Amino acid sequence: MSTYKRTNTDHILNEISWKYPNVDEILTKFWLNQLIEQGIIPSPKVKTIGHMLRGKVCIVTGASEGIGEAIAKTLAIDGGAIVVLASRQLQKLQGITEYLCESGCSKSDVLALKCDVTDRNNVEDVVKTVLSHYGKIDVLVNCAGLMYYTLMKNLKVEEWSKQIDVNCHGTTNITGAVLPTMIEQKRGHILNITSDAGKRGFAGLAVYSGTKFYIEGFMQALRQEVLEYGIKITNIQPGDVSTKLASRSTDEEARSKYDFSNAGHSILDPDDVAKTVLHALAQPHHVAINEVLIEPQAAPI
Ligand SMILES: NC(=O)C1=CN([C@@H]2O[C@H](COP(=O)(O)OP(=O)(O)OC[C@H]3O[C@@H](n4cnc5c(N)ncnc54)[C@H](OP(=O)(O)O)[C@@H]3O)[C@@H](O)[C@H]2O)C=CC1
Ligand SMILES: CC(=O)[C@H](N)C(=O)O
Repeated sequence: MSTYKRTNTDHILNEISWKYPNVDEILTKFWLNQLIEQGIIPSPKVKTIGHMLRGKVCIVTGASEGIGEAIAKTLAIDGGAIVVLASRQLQKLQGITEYLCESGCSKSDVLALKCDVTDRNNVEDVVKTVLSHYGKIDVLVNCAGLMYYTLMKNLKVEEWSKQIDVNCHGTTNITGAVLPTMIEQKRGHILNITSDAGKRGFAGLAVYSGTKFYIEGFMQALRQEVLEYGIKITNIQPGDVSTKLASRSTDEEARSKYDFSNAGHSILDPDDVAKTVLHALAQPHHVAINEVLIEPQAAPI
């Protein structure tokens, strides 16, 4: 369980604002503090962040491994959220479901759905299934992604396309699919695992960096479009994280020249990113963590 603790009234406010979206949070906070000061209601006890996402329906794409798997587990176990695991490898998702149930999550609070984000019909079916199960979507975590180290001169055209398909089209497809629901709800949170390569182009990762710049630009614009509906957009921008992502590259020249993740310094663990995600999602409604650049201490951009 998370060791992160809060000692103030934020968790109460958070629950009130999710139940009553039109409530004025500053006024509510004022009255809450008045009632506590006058001893009319007891001061809230130290409460773990574990209660912060209770009842919230969170779809996590790319949940079958790596960072997405860590996020799904953290949101379910530490956050107490209802988690929808979405990616192509259904068997792996079912294994994670079993793990979550063995860890104390209720069976009805975990749903594994086969989802290829590049397939718009599939993505729309996933959203329909989630709505038929739970009737709402509070959070979408866009984590599905591909990265291939390639030198442009080596013309790995298939790897260019796959990255653009999953990272750009995929993110756009599922974001578009959940938006009507979030707009109707007048509430929602879309959180993207972009990259520090969405802030600075990396040699050997020209196409990948381009796809992450796309997500950054797309989401910056979308944030402006949807703020009137109470929807938040967060971009988490990790540096090197210990997963199998880079190992899928076939361009050895590019990888040996530019992949510094094995250079000897400590890199991030998927759980480091997952904790940051939980922190961003657990904020009260008036607080928007719009972006977080999280990198290994030894390797800033
Ligand atoms: N590792 C790192 O250093 C960093 C990673 N990131 C980003 O984090 C995200 C996750 O990467 P990471 O966990 O490292 O990589 P992994 O290779 O471990 O996981 C990638 C995930 O993406 C899913 N995925 C791939 N294609 C699709 C698709 N078409 N539809 C649905 N899901 C898909 C895979 O699921 P399945 O095969 O089941 O479909 C898998 O769960 C990516 O967006 C990546 O760019 C950002 C910064 C640093
Ligand atoms: C290029 C990076 O820093 C990062 N490892 C990523 O996979 O996005």
